[in-house]
Amino acid sequence: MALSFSAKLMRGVSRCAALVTPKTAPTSCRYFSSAENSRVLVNLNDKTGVATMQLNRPPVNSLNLEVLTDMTIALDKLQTEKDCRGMILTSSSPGIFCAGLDIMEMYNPQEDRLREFWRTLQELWKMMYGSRLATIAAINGHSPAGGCLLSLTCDYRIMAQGKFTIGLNETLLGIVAPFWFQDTMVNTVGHRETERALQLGLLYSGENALKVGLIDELVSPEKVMETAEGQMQMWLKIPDFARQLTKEQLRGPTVQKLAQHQEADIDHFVNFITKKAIQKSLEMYLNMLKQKKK
Ligand SMILES: CCCCCCCCC/C=C/C(=O)SCCNC(=O)CCNC(=O)[C@H](O)C(C)(C)COP(=O)(O)OP(=O)(O)OC[C@H]1O[C@@H](n2cnc3c(N)ncnc32)[C@H](O)[C@@H]1OP(=O)(O)O
Repeated sequence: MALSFSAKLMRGVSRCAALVTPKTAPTSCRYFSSAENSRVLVNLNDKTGVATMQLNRPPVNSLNLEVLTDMTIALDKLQTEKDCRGMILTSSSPGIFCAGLDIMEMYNPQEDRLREFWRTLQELWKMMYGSRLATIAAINGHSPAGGCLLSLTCDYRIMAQGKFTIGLNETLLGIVAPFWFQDTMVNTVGHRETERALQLGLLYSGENALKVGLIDELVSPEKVMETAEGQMQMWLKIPDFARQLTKEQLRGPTVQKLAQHQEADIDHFVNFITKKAIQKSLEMYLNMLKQKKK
């Protein structure tokens, strides 16, 4: 029998909770998921109350169903830890924060898996955008499409200087960023900039992202984590309830909007992605990615 999303979450949480602390861990640091082959690496520093979640799916941290599920389970677990107050989201592969959704999930898909994939992304987005934790994205590399979306769900974004780009570039693939991707962008950079960025599929350099407010700071790659940790201390100086209620007031209506239209959004996504013309566009984009190497 297929398990409901929440049943799967519960099953995963108990599995996560049983993970052990490796011998090398500082005593104040609990590792929820530390095996080298884990798709997300999560640890919680009990002294500071700050968790770090690292995407760990080489080569480009693209988000498939399993990564999205693992992230959702890990975040749920962190949020139920009463001493956890903040989370830094980053990547274990400097140079690539996240290449966005795994295009292979959308190319020649099986409908059941495609539905589950989209529902899991919706759930993760709702949890991240409405998280009670203070969240900071330490964007240590490229961050297109779904990677940009993930960072936009955080409260603050710090990006590494260099040749890296960030943006909602869906139109370049011949697909369309759904309304809740758009809402997240509008809430961050405003309506006019979102109109321009999303229609053109703009991938911003760090400098341009900083100019339009898509990121909050641009620092040298080796300073990204330490800047994130410093910034987190400022967010944690604010009483949690006041910060959380303020966030809820500002972001709640956007989260509710998706919650109210979630099933229709899944149907719309499946209908759209399985169209012949869209499949063709995805095929061309995948070929273009492969050609780039030659
Ligand atoms: C109306 C509303 C309805 C709903 C409408 C539907 C809405 C859908 C919303 C979609 C959101 C998305 O996130 S769509 C995903 C958008 N993502 C992107 O455009 C990023 C594409 N990737 C890149 O640009 C680059 O890979 C980049 C991340 C910069 C890293 O460059 P590098 O040179 O380091 O690495 P590459 O050689 O390019 O990539 C290494 C390998 O990973 C693969 N790869 C790279 N990105 C990948 C990805 N996202 N998914 C799968 N595979 C990927 C490459 O093909 C290579 O495979 P091999 O050749 O086999 O080794």
